Amino acid sequence: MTFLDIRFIDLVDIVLVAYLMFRIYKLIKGTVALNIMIGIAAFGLFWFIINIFNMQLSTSIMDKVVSVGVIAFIVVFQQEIRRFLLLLGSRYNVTNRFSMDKVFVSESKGMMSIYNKPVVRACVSLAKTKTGALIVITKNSELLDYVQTGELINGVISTQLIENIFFKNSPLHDGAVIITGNKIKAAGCILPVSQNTALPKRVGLRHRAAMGITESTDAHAIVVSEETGRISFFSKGQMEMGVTDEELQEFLNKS
Ligand SMILES: Nc1ncnc2c1ncn2[C@@H]1O[C@H](COP(=O)(O)OP(=O)(O)OP(=O)(O)O)[C@@H](O)[C@H]1O
Repeated sequence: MTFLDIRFIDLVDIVLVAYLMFRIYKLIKGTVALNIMIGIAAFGLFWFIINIFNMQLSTSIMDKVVSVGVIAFIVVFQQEIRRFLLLLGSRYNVTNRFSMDKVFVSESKGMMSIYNKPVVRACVSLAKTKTGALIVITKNSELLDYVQTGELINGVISTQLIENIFFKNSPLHDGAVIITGNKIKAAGCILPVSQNTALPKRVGLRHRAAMGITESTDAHAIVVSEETGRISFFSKGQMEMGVTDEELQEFLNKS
């Protein structure tokens, strides 16, 4: 094969690698993993240079380090690899794609749109009284791992039920409510907390937990701040802070 003999499959290969690198960059952007990645790139560059100049002592040391590099890589990026696989799994969840729910229930993905209004109404009411709330709306993955961390409810969505759960004296007000289809599956659930360093320092654990679940799964999340009464919407690891009820309704309709 000559130098410029590029086959169609090579182009596909290049596009695939570029896409994979872009997804990895999006996944680690704003986290310490990005800095570690830059460190590894610097290390690789150093290794390349000492190889070019055939510096034998340095090369032999670096070769030994690189030989255990894959294990070190897995250890260092354990969380990111887990997140990546989890995201991949929940995006392409075969069980859900062929779920019998699709046959019997008209809309099995995410929250049923007729339930957007009761959720919005609950958020607005909680915001007025500055009652903190964290609501997760599942999409393809039902997040059973996280449902299990809370108290099972399995109740049909209603404004009153959501308000009661987050009422300050309620035993379930701490943690997150998880919604799937037309049901509030569980309350008091513990979510993964985002390590995103790009988030403002004043952002607390409730917002970080909402960010964390939308970074690692395809779910959406809503936070009502206890401090400010502001409503925020989270999707794909992005935060829309201080949304109005109309905007929230729109986000939910689109999702
Ligand atoms: N990992 C988690 N999973 C689910 N809920 C969590 C988690 N961590 C904290 N929370 C919830 O967030 C509450 C603490 O919120 P905190 O004040 O730290 O966050 P905040 O983002 O500043 O929100 P607020 O603006 O409402 O004060 C806890 O009482 C708990 O209900």
